[in-house]
Amino acid sequence: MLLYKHETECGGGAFAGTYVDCRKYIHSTWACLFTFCSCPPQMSRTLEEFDVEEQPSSILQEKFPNLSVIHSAVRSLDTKSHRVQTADGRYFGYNKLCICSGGRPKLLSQDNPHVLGIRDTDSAQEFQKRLSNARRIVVVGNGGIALELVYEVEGCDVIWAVKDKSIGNTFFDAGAAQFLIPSLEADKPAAAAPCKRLRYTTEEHSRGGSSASTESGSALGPDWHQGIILKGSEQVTRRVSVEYQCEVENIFTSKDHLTSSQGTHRHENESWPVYIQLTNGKTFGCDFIVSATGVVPNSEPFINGNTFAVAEDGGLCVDDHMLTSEPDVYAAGDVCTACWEHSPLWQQMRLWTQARQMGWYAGRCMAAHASTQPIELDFCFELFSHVTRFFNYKVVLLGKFNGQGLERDHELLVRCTKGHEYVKVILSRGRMVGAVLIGETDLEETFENLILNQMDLTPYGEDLLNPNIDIEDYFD
Ligand SMILES: Cc1cc2nc3c(=O)[nH]c(=O)nc-3n(C[C@H](O)[C@H](O)[C@H](O)COP(=O)(O)OP(=O)(O)OC[C@H]3O[C@@H](n4cnc5c(N)ncnc54)[C@H](O)[C@@H]3O)c2cc1C
Ligand SMILES: NC(=O)C1=CN([C@@H]2O[C@H](COP(=O)(O)OP(=O)(O)OC[C@H]3O[C@@H](n4cnc5c(N)ncnc54)[C@H](OP(=O)(O)O)[C@@H]3O)[C@@H](O)[C@H]2O)C=CC1
Repeated sequence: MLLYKHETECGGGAFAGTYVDCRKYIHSTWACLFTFCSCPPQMSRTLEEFDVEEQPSSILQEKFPNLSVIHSAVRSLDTKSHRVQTADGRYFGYNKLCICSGGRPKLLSQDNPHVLGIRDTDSAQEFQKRLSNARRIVVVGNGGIALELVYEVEGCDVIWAVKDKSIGNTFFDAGAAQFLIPSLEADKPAAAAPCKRLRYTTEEHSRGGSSASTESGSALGPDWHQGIILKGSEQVTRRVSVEYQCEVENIFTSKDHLTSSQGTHRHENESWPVYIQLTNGKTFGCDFIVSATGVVPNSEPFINGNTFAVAEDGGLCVDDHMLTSEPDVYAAGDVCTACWEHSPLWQQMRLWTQARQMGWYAGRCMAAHASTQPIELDFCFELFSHVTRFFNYKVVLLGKFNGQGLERDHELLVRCTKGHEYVKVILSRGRMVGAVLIGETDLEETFENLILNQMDLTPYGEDLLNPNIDIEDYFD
């Protein structure tokens, strides 16, 4: 049985797959409890290209006669009696339960109407609406959403406030950031690069009051901005200025709070709906602020009244069988925190990739436990892999791509051709433990193998990234 908040074409998230149209999609492995896609051959062991097809939930139920879809949010869970209560007052008993309620934006301010987060279709539409009348916005945060927004938004000034010395700290080091920065200053290519990944479409939700409009839907995913016009009110192309190494000191809604010395921007004498004061001493007026500052797991309705082990980040702790600390309750995707001892080459990131892998593996674990079969941790948790696109470049991240958690003795090899590709390899004791591949490098499969087989690469030295050596042939 699938308990799902919104009345939409298909279910949501890690558990049920997501809203998708028919497109080629490059991602790490695809599988979920209810697979409604055809799966062509894998690009490599952990990277896969596949088609996903949107289907109404009725078709899903026809295909899986044992499945009932309930369109109502879960309000509470009683793990002792093995029952959930939904928003429409009904109770459902379970033998085994998997919580896949995702996350919500961790906003700078919960109640300031000038601070927006982007998570689902509704919030993206609200952003688009506000943007269409905006002359200047401030984007706070240095991760996935900020990277996508600052590149895509046109027709208004964008001030991008980042905590770090370089852009995109959740995905890149300073070298990769340096490679990408010129793309922010250049015009966008006239035709966007062909979209090889999925895009989300949803039907209007909420029939019959089972879900209030304030509740969030499934998280948007790759290419969510394709097909949405992200244009402000001005006749300008992209105009981004980055404020490095600063956080938000204060947000004002009235210009009266400003002292004359704080106004540093060219529109300082203008009146703006909201002002943001940064810790670097600068204050900017703007139409609204985008808080692209991460996610908080949606665990509350499930925690109340139970004794779940909850991780520091608010996620439900799961073991290597996706089991929470409550009997028969599993969790997968953004709502959970992987509390097992990780492979040295894997880390959790709240990504669609991992939500899907966890959903699929949780389903297998539930089935195995129900039939008392043993089950081993899935291979996909051996190696972190993520394929995405930033600033119109294909980006592949493998293993400890940013040297996460490594001793100081690790080495970096970098090959960079301006405007073309950026390749970084992380070696620890001569073994490859991570890589960042930006551009059409064609190296992902070879590097993935080298990371997985932990071959000693010391004899090859810097030739590993020698552009005159066909590395693929070399290690064949
Ligand atoms: C703008 C944006 C762009 C992104 N781009 C990428 C990308 O390019 N690549 C990538 O890998 N990841 C991307 N992500 C992250 C990715 O979308 C999430 O990690 C992933 O969707 C998480 O899946 P999930 O199933 O755990 O949660 P969700 O997709 O959030 O699904 C959770 C579902 O549970 C429902 N729910 C919540 N509470 C309840 C309740 N009490 N009762 C019933 N139902 C409930 C929600 O309505 C929702 O449908 C992006 C995220 C955002 C916001
Ligand atoms: N293409 C892709 O793969 C994409 C993936 N996503 C995913 O969607 C989810 C939401 O994206 P997003 O919101 O960008 O989250 P991310 O976790 O990617 O990034 C959040 C950023 O905000 C910073 N931050 C956190 N708190 C503050 C604060 N108070 N002030 C200033 N900066 C702060 C974080 O810094 P620090 O790390 O130092 O805390 C980090 O740089 C993430 O799970 C992300 O991975 C989103 C878009 C695209």
